[in-house]
Amino acid sequence: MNKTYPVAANEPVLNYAPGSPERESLRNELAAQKNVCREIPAVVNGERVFGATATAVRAPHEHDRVLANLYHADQKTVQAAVDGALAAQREWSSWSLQERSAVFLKAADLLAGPWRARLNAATMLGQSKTAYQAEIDSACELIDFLRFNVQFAHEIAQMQPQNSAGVRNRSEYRPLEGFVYAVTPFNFTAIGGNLAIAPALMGNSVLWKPAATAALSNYMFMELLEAAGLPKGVINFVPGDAIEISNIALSHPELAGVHFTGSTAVFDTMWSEVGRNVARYRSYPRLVGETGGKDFVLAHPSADAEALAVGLLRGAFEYQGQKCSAASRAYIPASLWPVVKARLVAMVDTIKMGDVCDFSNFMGAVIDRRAFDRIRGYIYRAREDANADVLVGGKCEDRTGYFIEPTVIEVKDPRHALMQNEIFGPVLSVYVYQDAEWDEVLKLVDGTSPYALTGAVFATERAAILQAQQALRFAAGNFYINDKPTGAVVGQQPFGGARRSGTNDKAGSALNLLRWVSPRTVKETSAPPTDYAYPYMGQ
Ligand SMILES: NC(=O)c1ccc[n+]([C@@H]2O[C@H](COP(=O)([O-])OP(=O)(O)OC[C@H]3O[C@@H](n4cnc5c(N)ncnc54)[C@H](O)[C@@H]3O)[C@@H](O)[C@H]2O)c1
Ligand SMILES: N[C@@H](CCC=O)C(=O)O
Repeated sequence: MNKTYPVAANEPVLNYAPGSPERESLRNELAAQKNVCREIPAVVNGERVFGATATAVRAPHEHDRVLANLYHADQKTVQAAVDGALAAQREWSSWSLQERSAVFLKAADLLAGPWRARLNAATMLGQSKTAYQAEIDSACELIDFLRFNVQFAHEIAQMQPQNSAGVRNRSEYRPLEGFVYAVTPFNFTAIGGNLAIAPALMGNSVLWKPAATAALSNYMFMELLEAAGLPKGVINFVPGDAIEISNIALSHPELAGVHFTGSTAVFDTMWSEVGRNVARYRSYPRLVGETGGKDFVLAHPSADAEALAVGLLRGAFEYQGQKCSAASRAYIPASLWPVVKARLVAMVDTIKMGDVCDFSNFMGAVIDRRAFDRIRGYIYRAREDANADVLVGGKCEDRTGYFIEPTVIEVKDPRHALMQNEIFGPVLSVYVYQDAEWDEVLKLVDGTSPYALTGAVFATERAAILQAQQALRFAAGNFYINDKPTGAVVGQQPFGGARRSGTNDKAGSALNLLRWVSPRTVKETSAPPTDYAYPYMGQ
């Protein structure tokens, strides 16, 4: 059947192999961007506002290299951004979904074309992603968000109630009244962009507070949206002091929603703040937050050892383990462990880490000094711990960049802090269980960490897969069978988790978009009754 709206397809991932045109254009962009220090202002109502305070945005793998000066939005600027968003929403929300969609579809085309290398280079330099990790994030996932959101928004618009004789009903998918506050993490350019564009597509206006460490790519995406024709004030870009900006946004009577991705601790503070202010708001704000994870890989004795070792390596160490989905606790049966351990350690030993502009590297640096100190702390404590054995990696080096070797630690206590806390770095903790303890280990996986974001089971026996699926039903919002727990694709694996991992509103799906509408039901009667009496009242 021909649809009356664009049906999305996933953007193909380019491979950047030697000699490919994409490799050459990315290299040219990297060379150009590397040597320029950009000035990044707030964007309020389309105007550039350079605050009095600025912080340096540095390349994590080369921390002396300043890529940009990021100007903080002060209180007056944030207030102006809220006012601008509220004013812009009046016209923007009167545009049809088709017209609003046209802006985001054009943005997708620009990003798939001339802006692709630009945004990928900014993500590589600013967030220390390799070419491949940037491509799956700032190109493909962001393009997919732009295109799939449009398809899903149209599908929502088609969800209409039934009619009856003489009665016509319809659902009108109004935006929320007020502005949406989008607070975004450093680790995915696509997530930063999506948290702002998803509410905007549904007719809302947005205050976007980016993470300072992702400001280079995030600001470039803001410029891309402007180039695609996004009207002024619909999305307002306000970098700066998170607490100061949040104090203004979260206490504003017109706060209509919070679209957050980041740590559980920060979302907790925002939720509490909204609770404290609840009587102030015109409407109950929608709270959407995707937060931390302590993602598991569980192997059954029937697992394919080779696939398991590769899944562990890629799941734990791609993008330096700085994915909320990263494999960070593994449960391996004693019968498989010798071969898996040998294979894993041997492969990890070959991993090259360094400047992401050198395409032979598999890993870059962790995002900043704070992350480096936190992750190093875990590793150094493990070295001193009789209950933990560092099998490979463990070196931390911060002379030129924030480099932490991919590290595998075997723990004796399955409830060790290394099996419970989100470390958010290249550290994989492994607990080896006795094969006969499979039933107990299922309970252990389910009950060890407060998070429930992603998880994987490796097994070839179907009965074991089935048992794991049932026992771990609530342990992960994204569950993988014989695959690593990272790399969800928009439209294929809608992403999000519950428990302390968030509200599980599935980014890049209709479920998420539904949080940004306030439906109005309209009933129209052709022949309204002219007598109040009902037939049963007759004599
Ligand atoms: N579940 C998911 O889909 C998902 C996706 C990506 C990242 N994450 C999580 O994000 C975290 C890593 O990202 P991060 O380091 O950028 O997270 P973070 O919580 O430190 O920061 C996220 C955003 O919140 C802002 N912020 C910090 N303190 C704040 C405060 N007190 N009030 C309001 N805003 C504040 C930051 O400036 C940033 O913009 C990890 O916990 C990871 O698991 C989750
Ligand atoms: N959606 C990404 C993770 C996002 C969090 O960092 C994945 O599936 O790996």
